[in-house]
Amino acid sequence: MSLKRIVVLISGSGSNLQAIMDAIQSGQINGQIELVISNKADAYGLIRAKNAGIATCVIDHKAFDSRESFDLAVQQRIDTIEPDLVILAGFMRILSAGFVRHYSGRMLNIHPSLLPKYKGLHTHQRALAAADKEHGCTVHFVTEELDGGPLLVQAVVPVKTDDTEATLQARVHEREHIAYPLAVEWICADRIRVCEDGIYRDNELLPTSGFRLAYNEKTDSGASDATHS
Ligand SMILES: Nc1nc2c(c(=O)[nH]1)N[C@@H](CN(C=O)c1ccc(C(=O)N[C@@H](CCC(=O)O)C(=O)O)cc1)CN2
Ligand SMILES: NCC(=O)N[C@@H]1O[C@H](COP(=O)([O-])[O-])[C@@H](O)[C@H]1O
Repeated sequence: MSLKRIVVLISGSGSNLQAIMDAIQSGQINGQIELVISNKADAYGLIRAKNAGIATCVIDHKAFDSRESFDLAVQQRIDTIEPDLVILAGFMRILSAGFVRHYSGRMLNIHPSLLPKYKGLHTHQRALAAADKEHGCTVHFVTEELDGGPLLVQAVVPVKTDDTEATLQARVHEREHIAYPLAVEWICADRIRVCEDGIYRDNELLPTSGFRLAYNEKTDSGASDATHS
């Protein structure tokens, strides 16, 4: 099976980018990151990519007079790569309808909550404020509706009584670094199909909440809870 061509969009630290890079390096993911694009020039994820010899590009959204013109510039750069998969990894811009349609069915995002709870921003703060007993992250296909696309993988973490936003975020982050590579592994192995009635992994219809990883559960690919800070 030929390597899938991957483009990753970031805005910040890039720990999820690093987790996917590491999973490619270990042979878990049958893919190759061809380009990393950031809308922030100071994103540490750019350093991670450069250290790994991956091409990078900064497209500053503030340099454009509309969301659509920024999105078109990003799309035109992505399409020079002809990717099989576009991965949002901490990319902090809402994407316009045209951009999302252009990559329909081949664009993923990781969101720091158990969707459909807490779409948008400040998810850990909201979970703590609600005194939730559990929280987590979700890997989903990107659609025009913000954080509303089909759910592929969810990882659950407990919320502890003495949790702060930082401790909860760190616990979720660790599970993101398991969940995202797992989702990308399955897509790059052509095991995932998005159909009218839901998402199939092989011939198994996944729950509408996606494949659920319990806390500290090892993945079926045997990946450990490696950290990718
Ligand atoms: N059309 C879509 N665009 C994006 C999706 C999506 O599902 N559909 N996922 C987001 C990722 N995301 C949460 O997971 C998210 C990112 C950014 C924002 C947001 O409010 N951004 C503001 C700017 C915030 C900032 O610059 O700090 C904005 O774009 O005006 C909400 C949710 C990626 N895009
Ligand atoms: N709404 C989007 C959002 O908040 N995404 C979150 O940004 C962080 C990026 O971390 P990273 O840059 O270290 O991968 C991740 O925790 C991801 O869930």
